[in-house]
Amino acid sequence: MADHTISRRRLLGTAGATGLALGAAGSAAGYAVASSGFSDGSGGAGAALTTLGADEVMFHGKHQPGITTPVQSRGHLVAFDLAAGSGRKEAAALLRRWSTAAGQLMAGKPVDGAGPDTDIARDAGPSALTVTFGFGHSFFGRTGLEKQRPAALDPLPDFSSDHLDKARSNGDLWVQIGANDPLVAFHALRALQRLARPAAKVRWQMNGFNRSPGATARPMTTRNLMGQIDGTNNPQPSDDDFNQRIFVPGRPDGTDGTDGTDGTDPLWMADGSYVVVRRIRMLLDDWEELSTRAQEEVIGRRKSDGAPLTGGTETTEMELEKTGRDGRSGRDELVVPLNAHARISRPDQNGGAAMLRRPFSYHDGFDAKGEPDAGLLFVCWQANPLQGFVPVQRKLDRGDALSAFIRHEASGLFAVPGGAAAGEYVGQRLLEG
Ligand SMILES: C=CC1=C(C)c2cc3[nH]c(cc4nc(cc5[nH]c(cc1n2)c(C)c5CCC(=O)O)C(CCC(=O)O)=C4C)c(C)c3C=C
Ligand SMILES: [Fe+2]
Repeated sequence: MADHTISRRRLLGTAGATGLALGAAGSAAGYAVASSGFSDGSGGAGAALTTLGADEVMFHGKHQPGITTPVQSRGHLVAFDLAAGSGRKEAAALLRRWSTAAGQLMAGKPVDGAGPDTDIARDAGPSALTVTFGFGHSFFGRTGLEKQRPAALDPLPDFSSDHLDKARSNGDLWVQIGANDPLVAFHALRALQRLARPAAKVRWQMNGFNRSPGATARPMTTRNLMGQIDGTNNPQPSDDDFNQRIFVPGRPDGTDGTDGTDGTDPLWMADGSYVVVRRIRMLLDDWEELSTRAQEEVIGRRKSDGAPLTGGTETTEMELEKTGRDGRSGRDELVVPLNAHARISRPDQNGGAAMLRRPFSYHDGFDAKGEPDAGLLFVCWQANPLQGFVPVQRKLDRGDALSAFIRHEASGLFAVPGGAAAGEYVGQRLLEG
């Protein structure tokens, strides 16, 4: 599939490019002026719209966009709470408005329904914009839909290292926006926030980023703010068990009303996924005091190329039992320490637990002590958080060498339903079921 190839070439670092199409003229033309350079007509240095700006991801499909889509360079994560007096009817109308707008925005078109378009994204193509919607635990009580609340949305357990800010955690509704252009991303954010009125208002918002496509000489897995290559051992859509690990099973073909799930999920979650969002601050002043070798031992991988400390390249399998002479103790020690992050987070160390990590870095300035308020907006996807994030985080909480250098400051768990078919809105099967 041609679309697939183009997107993969541009953006490694996360799973495949389901639903990404090369937009070129077509749908993007409605809004973007196909400019080949500067406004004086001189051509300038590049013709962005023919490359990055033209990437279009489909809104309608089996799964919502923004899960297996390659991670974009700009991200906004936003939680909304329903306003007093808003219930199921208002929530259904909101999800309908949001879905219509998301389809228009992702096609690079102006949005109807929230007054005149703001023009923030004018001249730009879709830029691989994705909009993803989810429901939090509290949504179901507010809308009288408690019976439809999935057991998998039960609150996450407390972890001993948590320093969570409740005001920046959870929420009735969650929206993830990603794009390869910051103006396109902000345009979508503003449109969706305006369309939320008067039914819902913003509870919290976090802004993130990743490396810009084309910044490196060859496509590479992205780096985080600790300087590590991050995302190497993500499940891949080509893995036999990828769908089973990441998505709730779909309805069996040709039947209506039969539960195609394994019995733990309501039907409206067919083809959906659960997302765990953690704002994880990096204690960069402490981290940057470590030698490169010490930093590598914390993770178990080389900083330069992401290869395991046991050798090879980024994709070489880690040799968990390999020992070598330790320079300090003079004894034979495991090359990848027992508490190395990349050792203890592996599925084979956690009863098979796996998740698709799709994070953004963040930086919100410097605090009063002059330390960066920066880190990772850790976003991970799984068919069931009890077989993904929870067991792995329990293990990390008990003895991850990385723990001394990070702090979990906010947390959210949301049920993200399957994608909307053409003419449908996201969550329709829940809200009108
Ligand atoms: C509970 C899940 C996880 C949290 C929280 C987490 C935080 C976190 N991780 C890094 C950096 C790296 N993580 C890497 C691998 C890795 N991490 C998790 C899970 C959590 N990480 C998993 C499941 C894995 C893959 C393990 C495997 O199967 O090999 C790596 C190595 C490269 C890679 O595979 O991506 C790095 C680097 C940071 C900085 C961080 C919190 C800020
Ligand atoms: Fe990790």
